[in-house]
Amino acid sequence: MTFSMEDSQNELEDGTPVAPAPKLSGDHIVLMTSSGDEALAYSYAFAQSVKLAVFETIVDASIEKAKPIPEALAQYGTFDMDEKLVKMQMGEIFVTKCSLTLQTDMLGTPEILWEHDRFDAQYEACRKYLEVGKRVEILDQRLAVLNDLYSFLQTQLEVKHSNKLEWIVIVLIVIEILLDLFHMSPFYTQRSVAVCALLLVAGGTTAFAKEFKPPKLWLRRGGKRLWRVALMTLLVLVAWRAPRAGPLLFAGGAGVVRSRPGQLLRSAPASRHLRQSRKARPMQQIWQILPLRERCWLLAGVCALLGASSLQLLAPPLLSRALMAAEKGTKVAQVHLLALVVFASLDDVLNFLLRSGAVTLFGYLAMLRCCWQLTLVTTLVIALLLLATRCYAEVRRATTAETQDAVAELSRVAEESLSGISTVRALGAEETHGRLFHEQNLRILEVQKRNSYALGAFCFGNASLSGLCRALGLACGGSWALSQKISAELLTQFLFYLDMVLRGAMDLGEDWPATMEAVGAGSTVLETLAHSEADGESDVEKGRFRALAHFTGEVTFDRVTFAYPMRPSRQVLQDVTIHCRSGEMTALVGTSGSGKSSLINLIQGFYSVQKGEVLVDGVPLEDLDPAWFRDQLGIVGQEPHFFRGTVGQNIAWGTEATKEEVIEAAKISQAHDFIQRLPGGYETQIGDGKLLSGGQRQRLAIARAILRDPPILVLDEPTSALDPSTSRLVSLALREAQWSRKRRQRRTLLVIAHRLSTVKDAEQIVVLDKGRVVERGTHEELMAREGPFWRMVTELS
Ligand SMILES: Nc1ncnc2c1ncn2[C@@H]1O[C@H](COP(=O)(O)OP(=O)(O)OP(=O)(O)O)[C@@H](O)[C@H]1O
Repeated sequence: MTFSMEDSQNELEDGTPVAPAPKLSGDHIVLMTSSGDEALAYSYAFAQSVKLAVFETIVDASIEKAKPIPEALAQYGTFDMDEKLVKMQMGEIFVTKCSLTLQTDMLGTPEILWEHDRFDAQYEACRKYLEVGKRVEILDQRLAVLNDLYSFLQTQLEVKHSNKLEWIVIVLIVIEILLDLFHMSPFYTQRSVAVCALLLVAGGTTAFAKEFKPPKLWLRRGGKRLWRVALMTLLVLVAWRAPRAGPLLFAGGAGVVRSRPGQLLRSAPASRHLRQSRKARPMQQIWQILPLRERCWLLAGVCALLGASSLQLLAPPLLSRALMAAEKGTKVAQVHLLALVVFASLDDVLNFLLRSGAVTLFGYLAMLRCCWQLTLVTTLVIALLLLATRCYAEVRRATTAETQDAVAELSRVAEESLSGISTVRALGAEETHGRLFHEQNLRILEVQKRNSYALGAFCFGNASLSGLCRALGLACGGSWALSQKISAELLTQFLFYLDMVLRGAMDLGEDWPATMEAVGAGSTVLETLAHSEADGESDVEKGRFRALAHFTGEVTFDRVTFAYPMRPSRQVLQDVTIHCRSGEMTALVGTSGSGKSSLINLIQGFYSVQKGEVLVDGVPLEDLDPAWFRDQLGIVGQEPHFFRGTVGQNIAWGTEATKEEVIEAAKISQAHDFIQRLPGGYETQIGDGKLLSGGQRQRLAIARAILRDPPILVLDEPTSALDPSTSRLVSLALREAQWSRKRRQRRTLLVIAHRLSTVKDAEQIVVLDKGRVVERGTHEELMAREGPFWRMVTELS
């Protein structure tokens, strides 16, 4: 391939010869130029290509390494990879992603070419020859593939881990039951128990062999794990049907010790029960011999497991609801943060409620059934224990809230100091900021100290009360046993249950604060979600919100009085009435702080008015479907925000617009010419837009807004002075933007105007002062009146 720069000159105008045109031929690149800038343009293009090659090699290597995974998946539907290897792969992909994300900025147009665009053609031609654009695209796609793989691996790892845990729990439970069964067999001579146990093991093993496959993405196919839940339920049933508990057997043992071994089968309640159950069917026999203690723990464990399963099934929809709410523009950060708190603690909550709660409750019931008199004696101390737990939970909750506040304040102070470090230095305020930071740290320390004292007191109280309770049970029960009021078996059994209840109560104490935190956060998340639903579709469906079929774009502020929620006592708008007619331009002018932006905030529905109404086509704003109304409204702010991407992408952001439509919008907004002069035209990367001037940014934002073709366009002009020609261009852009080509009618324009050139075109100028409308009319009318507007204009000129 050969090409030469056609626009390169071989001699200057005065006839001085210059170096021949640079040539890129096959693998040989001939660059002969006497111009330093031109050489620089080529160097940049080559440097980019080299950089790109480095990234390509890294990504190639990563893809090569990760290749066996999709291949194994395609062939076997699964892959076998140990956890360490998966983690290493994840780490590698992450490092690649980091280095690419951090360095790809270098692939943007070099800054020098923004200033000297004479060698754009050479730069672009060289880039084209080196296929930089195409390669970046391919690199992007490969990265996306790697990214997908990365997420996939992560999910796999999590699922594998949770699967492993579940299996461990299941196996432990089965072992525990089997051990109990075999432990029982000497007392229970019939072979059927052993046979049943063997049958159970055989059945379980068959099910295991049949169903167990290497980890699947069960979150996506939750049904597949149903059999495991069924197995757990079966185990619960087995445990649940056990009529008498381990303590009975334990007590039976005590009975044997007390009497003679030969009497065991006759005297111990357990053996009596077993004798009865000889006549029962094998399955019933198994149920009957399982001890109650195991039944309680099993039930609690399985409940927790089921809870965890439901949590995992629940989490994705909850998360997607949170994200949907975020998309709808609700309190994103709050929902997100709180959702994280809930997800982090929900597992604990379910465990807590199902495990500790169940153990305490069932244990207490068993105590009552065993000996209600002894239960009454110990209940008072148990109640004290629960009360202490409750008090500690309250203290923990208060200190947690206080710690969160203090940490938030600490972060705010740190963030403010760091982001404004130059101002801090310029003002010599390092010491003040240091002191503020130190004070916040001390506040956290204080709260933590209080927390530690409370914990110490709680642990002491807890241990003492537990000891007291046991001592009371033993003393009372022991004396009753000695006086033959109750049997030794019964006492042993009772003490066993008491221990269970005390342990359950202590667990409650440990888990309660986290539960309260999660419940609090969860209710806020659900409230916010409910509120966001009330804002959106559900209410549209219910018919509360309306979407207008024939929308003209008329906006009316009808006797609006408004104060910000943060400062309810200060009315920033007082009895303001403005009628923005459909297809007309209304300019809001006034001194700083007169309430112009507040009116724009109201039309966007950010706040509710205290008095009066904001009407759109005669319908109160709050009756309109917010999502629908947002589509009817285009906003161009003072400092428009741009996303990382090209000029074209930024104009078309959020739409499916074609290139032609993008160019047309840019032409209307007077942006086309300057875009074409940019190094890469519409393909120029603009980062966050900082490389563009204020006027250029404003025109791009207007292009972006008119591409969405909203019937109402709101523009907050930049206050910073634009030079006269740019100012003229922005005004022109605005005038052009008023006409909707698609709908063949004019839009309603609402402009906060700072320049005379904008105001002149307006059909209506509204002058605000201290939150009140002091004047309104056309430019000529207001100038003729020589009132506040006239004074403003003469002051400006
Ligand atoms: N979020 C807020 N909370 C409380 N008060 C606010 C808030 N935003 C603005 N204000 C107050 O409301 C008043 C009107 O402010 P607004 O921003 O509407 O004025 P403006 O006319 O747009 O000013 P400018 O031309 O300087 O942007 C001001 O006194 C301001 O301090």
